[in-house]
Amino acid sequence: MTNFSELNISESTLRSIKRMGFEEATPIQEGTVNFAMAGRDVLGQAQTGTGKTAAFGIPLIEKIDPKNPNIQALVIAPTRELAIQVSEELYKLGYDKRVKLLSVYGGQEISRQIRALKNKPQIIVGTPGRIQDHINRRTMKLDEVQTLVLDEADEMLNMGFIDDINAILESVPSDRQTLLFSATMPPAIRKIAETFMKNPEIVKIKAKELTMENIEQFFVKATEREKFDALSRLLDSQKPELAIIFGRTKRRVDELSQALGLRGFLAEGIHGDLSQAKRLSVLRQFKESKIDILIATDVAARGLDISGVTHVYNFDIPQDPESYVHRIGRTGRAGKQGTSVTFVTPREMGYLRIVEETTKKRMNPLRPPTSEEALVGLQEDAMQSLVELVQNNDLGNYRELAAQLLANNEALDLVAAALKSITKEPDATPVSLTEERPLPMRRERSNGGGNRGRGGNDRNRGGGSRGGDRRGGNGGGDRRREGGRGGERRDGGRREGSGRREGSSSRDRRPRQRRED
Ligand SMILES: Nc1ncnc2c1ncn2[C@@H]1O[C@H](COP(=O)(O)OP(=O)(O)OP(=O)(O)O)[C@@H](O)[C@H]1O
Ligand SMILES: [Mg+2]
Repeated sequence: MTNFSELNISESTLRSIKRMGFEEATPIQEGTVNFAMAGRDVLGQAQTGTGKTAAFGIPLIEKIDPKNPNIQALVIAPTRELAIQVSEELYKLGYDKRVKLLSVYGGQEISRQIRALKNKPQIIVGTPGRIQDHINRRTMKLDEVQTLVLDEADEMLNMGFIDDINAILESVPSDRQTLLFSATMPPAIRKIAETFMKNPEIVKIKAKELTMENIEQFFVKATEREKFDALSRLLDSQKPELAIIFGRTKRRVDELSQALGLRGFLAEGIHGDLSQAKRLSVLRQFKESKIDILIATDVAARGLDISGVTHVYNFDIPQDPESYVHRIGRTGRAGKQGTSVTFVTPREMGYLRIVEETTKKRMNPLRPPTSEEALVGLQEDAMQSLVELVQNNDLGNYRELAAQLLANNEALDLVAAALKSITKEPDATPVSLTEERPLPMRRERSNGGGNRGRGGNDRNRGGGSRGGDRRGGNGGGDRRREGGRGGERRDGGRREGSGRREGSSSRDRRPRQRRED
């Protein structure tokens, strides 16, 4: 690791970086900042959560001429949430230099953005549809843009933004610099590089595996019908601090969040059909730990950096390996530990193998606890918390109350009753989910993915982290919402014509038409 001061960065940006608490540059930052500051086009690949935003953000800020009041840099991101997140990071990086920044995205009143544009921002971060809208209205002049960044470029293509991006590119000078960073390099990215970039410097941070080593990866083989109970028992036993659950379609996300609510979990979903206000409020609640499970589609969670996400569950295995990498990369960020669990139906095992071949990492089989085992685990938690309370020796007048109880009852019965009352018994409220069709049968590739003794006697039991991440307080730290959530509906109706990753059903995989304007 290199110190930022060795990277030719100005004093003001160094002060901003220091204020953000960054001590050393991550490898992708070290490898790209100087190229980008020298004006080269850069195509950077590094694992999820390794600081690619600052890798393009630092040179972007450095290149801004504080005396020039025009838009000098444009960052395009696939979703509103990501646009906001990136603009927040750029704001912090440009804080000492007092760089003026504006984010523009759909779902926000355009007149407000037009007024803000009159304040002469120097950097714009936005979603393709809304940027295009401003160009058409002539409210955004891009002819002095020197740097263009495409964040999560392949996702923008998957979402059908190619026309918007082409149109935006026609509005920025052709001699601009283009920066493109990603955790994966599918052919689509190479194509973008060929189309939009000039002789890019390609910086690839070498890693044995495509996914981060600090993410422990498991898979659970279960039929479509078994998946939900398995998930619910795993959540009980693994007790994630913050978890993201990925579903294949918007309907799936809606149904999962309702079903988890019925079982008493604090869970909410985000996807592209919800109103902007709802999406932002769900995300805020998740960041503030007011809800501890976020259910999302691929699109909704691309690039999101939420600290404290300990677990990622792929309730539906993603169709392509790149999605898998981006999904599980929501945990294990900035050096932290993470766990991922991917549910796979027997017919979809071929996809699992293809994911493993791409990531160069095997997932360990995991058997979710049975309901009896889950109960035993929860009882053990209850015992542990009683013992901890005794050890903390802070029982105050409860001792007197205990003496009163002991005068009339058997000690053994009293302790048993105390345990029973604080044990959070597994909730088996019946729920019904619309069955997703499994992905079309895919034959395993013969090399590498073949007979590797999967599912043998190396099974892990019951979710591993029991006892490890025990929450404080009594009752084993029950963070479920009391009484479940009942029939609360989320706003926003479902629309037709959604894109591949956020299709209304698993059959809808047209790679177009999802607009985020
Ligand atoms: N040099 C650094 N030192 C410490 N933390 C850093 C450093 N650079 C970035 N971070 C932090 O690491 C986290 C992940 O960074 P970022 O979101 O840029 O990752 P990414 O590589 O873009 O991931 P993804 O592929 O998922 O988009 C952020 O919270 C960021 O503030
Ligand atoms: Mg990123």
